[in-house]
Amino acid sequence: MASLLSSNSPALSHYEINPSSRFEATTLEIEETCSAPKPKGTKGGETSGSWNNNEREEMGMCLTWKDVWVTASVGKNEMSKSILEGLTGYAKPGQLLAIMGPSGCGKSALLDTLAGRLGSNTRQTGEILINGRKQALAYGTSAYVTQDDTLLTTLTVGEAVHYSAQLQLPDTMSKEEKKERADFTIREMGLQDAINTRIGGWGVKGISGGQKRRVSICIEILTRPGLLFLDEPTSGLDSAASYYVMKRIATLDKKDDVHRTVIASIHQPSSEVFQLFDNLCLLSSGRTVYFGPASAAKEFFASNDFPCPPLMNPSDHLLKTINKDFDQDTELNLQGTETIPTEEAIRILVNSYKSSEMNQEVQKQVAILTEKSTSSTNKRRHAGFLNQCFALTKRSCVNMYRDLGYYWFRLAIYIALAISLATIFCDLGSSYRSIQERGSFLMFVSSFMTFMTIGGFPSFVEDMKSRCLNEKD
Ligand SMILES: Nc1ncnc2c1ncn2[C@@H]1O[C@H](COP(=O)(O)OP(=O)(O)OP(=O)(O)O)[C@@H](O)[C@H]1O
Repeated sequence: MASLLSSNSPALSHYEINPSSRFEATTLEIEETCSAPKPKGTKGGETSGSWNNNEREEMGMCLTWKDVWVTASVGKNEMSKSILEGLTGYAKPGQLLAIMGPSGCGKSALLDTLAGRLGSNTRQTGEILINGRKQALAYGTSAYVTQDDTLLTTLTVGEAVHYSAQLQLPDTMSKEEKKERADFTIREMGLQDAINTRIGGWGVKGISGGQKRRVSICIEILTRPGLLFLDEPTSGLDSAASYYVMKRIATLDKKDDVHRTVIASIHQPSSEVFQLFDNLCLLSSGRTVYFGPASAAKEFFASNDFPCPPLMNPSDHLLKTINKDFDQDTELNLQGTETIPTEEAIRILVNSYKSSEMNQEVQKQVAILTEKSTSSTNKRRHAGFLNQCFALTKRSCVNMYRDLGYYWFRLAIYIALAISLATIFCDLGSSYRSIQERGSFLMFVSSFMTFMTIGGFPSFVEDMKSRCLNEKD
């Protein structure tokens, strides 16, 4: 993987920005941000809520991608399906890049590509650089919040985050510091009122879907990764919660004097959430419709005769303009009178972006940033083997103890079985025949106990699922 970094706003003559001055400013900014950013001020006491020196050094990850194509083999004949088509862009430290587009346009695929998590049936070409280098994302330097929440349903919010802190944070941090970091992160995500509520799942009502989303985010930001990928972080959240969660994500780094790069795919941001985005990557069928400052997207559409109606949420307008899934029902208003099919609107916008100065500026930025390679990202330490074993065993015991089916139901079965066997095999005597009966008894008990261990399988699968997701990160 590689990274790239650029200014937040490519020059655009039709946005009345002076290309040369903007470009100069950007070049200077690159030098500042591509190297490890210096904290503006040092905070006393490296507590759980703030950053330690190692973490600060690793902050400032610039991610760049150039001409990225992704295809997948599908069906029995392994037909090649194009998912991403020649995407170029960048994400820079201290900024939030939003990836938007209609459902199925390739938002998750782009995130997976950038995070190096593409499936085995896919083929990727193009260049992805981190801080100007082709390098793998080291442990702890990046985090990925997936669309699905993989959480242990029996744990409370506090326990889930605390166990995760014990597993992920290095042994150099004391238990208290880890706990403090976990509590701080829980408060950051506004979950303090739900800290003692069970997560819940099938059959057991626990926290809401939106709260689960926030717990997943909490767990991923515990290590303070320099690069944060979020796939639909606001799904299931109401508009106010979406705003607060996104605001906290967008301002996490600003609060702590560190520069975190955040890339989030998002479906339907409110106008307030939209204003939090620094840059916007708008996709349609795997092609770039727009890449640039979020604040200039509306003007880009207006300059192509797709003006946003007054009082309409800009993100709604952008998505409505390029959503062709319901093309037979929807037609776009062109200059108030004519209508054109959405496919044609997308073609106009894609071509307009390709030939725009904005696109040229993005290409230039990528070229400049690619040249400026800085130190490779260092792997962070997680908890040691023994501490991990201890935390996992404790967590597993809590999980089993609280799982009615896993622990208590099986205990009841064992007691009932013991009583039945005791009545059947009592007074065996000491004859030759009793030896055989004792053998049958032992065989029955051992095979029954072995068979019953299958009850632990669902819990094992749950653990494995979350482990696999973390390892992909
Ligand atoms: N590994 C894969 N194999 C085959 N097809 C894939 C693979 N990954 C993605 N696709 C296809 O690529 C397209 C884009 O998928 P992706 O999940 O990126 O969409 P999305 O924009 O994130 O959608 P949504 O917003 O609904 O989550 C879809 O048609 C999907 O079926």
